[in-house]
Amino acid sequence: MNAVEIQNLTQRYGTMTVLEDLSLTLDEGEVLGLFGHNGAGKTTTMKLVLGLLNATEGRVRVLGREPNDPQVRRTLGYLPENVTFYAQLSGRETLRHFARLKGAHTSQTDHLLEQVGLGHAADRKVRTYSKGMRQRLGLAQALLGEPRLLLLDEPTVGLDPVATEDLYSLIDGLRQQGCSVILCSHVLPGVERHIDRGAILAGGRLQAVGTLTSLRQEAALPERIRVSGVVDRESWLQRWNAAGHIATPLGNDGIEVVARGDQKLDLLRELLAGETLTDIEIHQPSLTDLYRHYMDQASEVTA
Ligand SMILES: Nc1ncnc2c1ncn2[C@@H]1O[C@H](COP(=O)(O)OP(=O)(O)OP(=O)(O)O)[C@@H](O)[C@H]1O
Repeated sequence: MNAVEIQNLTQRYGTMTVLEDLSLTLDEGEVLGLFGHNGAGKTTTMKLVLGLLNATEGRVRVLGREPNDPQVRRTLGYLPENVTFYAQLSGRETLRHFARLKGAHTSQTDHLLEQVGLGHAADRKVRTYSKGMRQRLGLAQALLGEPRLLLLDEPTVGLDPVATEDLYSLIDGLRQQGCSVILCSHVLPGVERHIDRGAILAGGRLQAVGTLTSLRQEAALPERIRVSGVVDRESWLQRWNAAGHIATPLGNDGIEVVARGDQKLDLLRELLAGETLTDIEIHQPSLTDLYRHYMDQASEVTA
């Protein structure tokens, strides 16, 4: 069974179409990164999956049922983009309050506070929490009731680098336990290793969806080869630029050359045959490069 199944979904606010013919599935135990510009429709998609909005057209199924089915709701965890709490309650009181609302065991709360790194501040009032601490509390709230589907809207906002890594490790652990996750984020560097697939939305339309490998294949962006220890650098630069490659000097004795399509191995063979290099690095297109590519493609279509 799919954790989420979205079929031909269109969402309008009045006359404005904010999602158009969106189809997307999420397997059980899969982590999907949902990326897109401001206003692309990410939060709207999450709200439709959560049953907080009714689709104008199309169908959403969550764990085989309607999103607003009470049985489904109990198995969902949601971290909203702007998380707010009662400032006068402590972290522990806040979490117990949400546990009661969700019908989850209040005995879970101390463990969850420890898990998100708030054990030491459990009895402090939320008004004394930093932004990152509130975000962690929001995460603990989303994890109440051991959800089978977790929707995280900008979960790394306000988190320091260590807390961000902790969050990603937590997501890895949840995935291993079979929890499905949709993770919306504008912070692309670092997230790649923790998602199974990425979906890129622009202007309410799905531009691309797939594993990083399949997105790289589809986008066919060039790779960059960086080498050091090149003795005869000038002649390589001249030869390659004359042959139509983009080659530039790097540091004291290095070159960066852009390899398109199947040129990579030929360029490397050529170099290794003619030089005793001290280092080679190959840079594949990052998620940020792919995101930029699909955004450019979307703006060309709408221009
Ligand atoms: N209640 C609403 N009424 C009217 N328009 C809305 C409403 N909620 C969202 N929109 C519009 O729908 C579009 C998509 O909004 P959404 O919040 O889904 O985008 P997003 O991708 O999550 O953006 P961001 O990255 O800025 O959070 C935007 O143009 C937004 O202005």
